[in-house]
Amino acid sequence: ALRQHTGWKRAWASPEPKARYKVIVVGAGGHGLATAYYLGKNFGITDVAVIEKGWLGGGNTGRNTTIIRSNYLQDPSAALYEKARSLYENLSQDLNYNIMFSPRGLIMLAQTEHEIRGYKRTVYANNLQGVATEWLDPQQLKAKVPIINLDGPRYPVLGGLYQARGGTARHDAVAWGYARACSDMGMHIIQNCEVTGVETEAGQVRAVNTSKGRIGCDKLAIVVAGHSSQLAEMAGFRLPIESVALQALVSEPIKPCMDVVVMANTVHGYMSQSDKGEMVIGGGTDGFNNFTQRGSWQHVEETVRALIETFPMISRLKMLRQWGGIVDMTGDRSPILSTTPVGGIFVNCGWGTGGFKAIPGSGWAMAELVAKGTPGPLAADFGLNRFREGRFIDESVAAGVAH
Ligand SMILES: Cc1cc2nc3c(=O)[nH]c(=O)nc-3n(C[C@H](O)[C@H](O)[C@H](O)COP(=O)(O)OP(=O)(O)OC[C@H]3O[C@@H](n4cnc5c(N)ncnc54)[C@H](O)[C@@H]3O)c2cc1C
Ligand SMILES: CSCC(=O)[O-]
Repeated sequence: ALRQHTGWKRAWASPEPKARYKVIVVGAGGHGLATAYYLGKNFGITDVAVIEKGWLGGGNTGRNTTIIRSNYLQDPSAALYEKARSLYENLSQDLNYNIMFSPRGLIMLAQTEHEIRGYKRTVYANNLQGVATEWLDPQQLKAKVPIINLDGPRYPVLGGLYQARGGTARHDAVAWGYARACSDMGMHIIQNCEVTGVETEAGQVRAVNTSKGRIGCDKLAIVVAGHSSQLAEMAGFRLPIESVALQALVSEPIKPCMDVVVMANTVHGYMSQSDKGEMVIGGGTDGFNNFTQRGSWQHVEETVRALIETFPMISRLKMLRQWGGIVDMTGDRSPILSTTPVGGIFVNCGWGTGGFKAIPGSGWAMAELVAKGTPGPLAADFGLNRFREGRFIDESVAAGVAH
């Protein structure tokens, strides 16, 4: 009655699966949903199912600290992350869904002489790549972050790498916006449907087996982040990925005190303030492989201890909650957008601790790879074969805190 009276409709349909689709995307996180969206928008491919074992956005996409930036070092990275950041600028209009993109500015603190050299190098590289970043001296930095303590006894603030158009977005809304747009194109988003096996024949994908039965497909995109190794194993190949927990926490909400994002990579902590007033704090990954999605007490201590010298005000805050997500780490801290040893199977993973910022660019590039069967310029350098050929795209510095 409400729907008839108000014209109100569900944000996205929740159909039972058909017998087969042209393309199946496994994983309804941001990357999977964006891949489906740009398959429809850029290539007119809408006979697509996005299969999700839990609820859409319930993985890392709904668990991250929402930092968006493109201040990476290598040319292929800068191209991909800046494509993503530029798509974020108008994504609310594109999806007709307010994803609350907030280009509030992002600073990576230099707290050692090495970081001064490293970040200035990044600024020079970014300026050659068309990515707008700049170096701030301590006084310029203090003007943007009044609560910061520049004179910490162990790690004084010596300056910072600043990206004015870096910032944050509402992570749930990114997933919801893409999901609604996919559903409006007639795609099927099938939640609570776990992929339990992959059928191949003569080296070509044929179907996936799921908790809702067998579903046939011509092409299969594996986009499951921390679970990528398991899906690959179902299809008969391996990935150079390690899955570890990355944790974060938020404080009790307080009055506005910080309107930029600050990352302190030497001490392994980063912080921003959410629109609700919480201080959103993240740190390094667990030092061992695991698939937990919970927070652990020692990380709260390690991360807050790391930040407290630079932000003394957090010593008086209470923690509201903490959580974790399972991130998929590659050896060079760069993603994998690639064909695989099985015909018709493609993989998009390895975003590790920094894939939220890449979602629109990743979906754009992955849709081109799946539609054409070969990578376009954005994905060309991120194939699986780079590990065999030793063509690493080392972003261990740009990846941020201990990751
Ligand atoms: C605590 C934390 C903080 C972070 N902070 C940032 C940040 O500030 N900025 C940034 O850029 N990045 C950040 N990241 C990283 C970012 O969240 C991820 O890289 C990104 O969200 C990955 O998106 P995805 O769509 O690939 O994966 P996910 O969102 O995890 O989606 C994968 C989906 O696949 C589903 N799936 C898995 N196995 C199966 C199966 N067998 N069958 C069906 N479905 C399956 C899962 O349920 C999941 O929903 C952070 C991550 C964490 C955990
Ligand atoms: C989790 S670190 C956030 C980032 O990569 O900007």
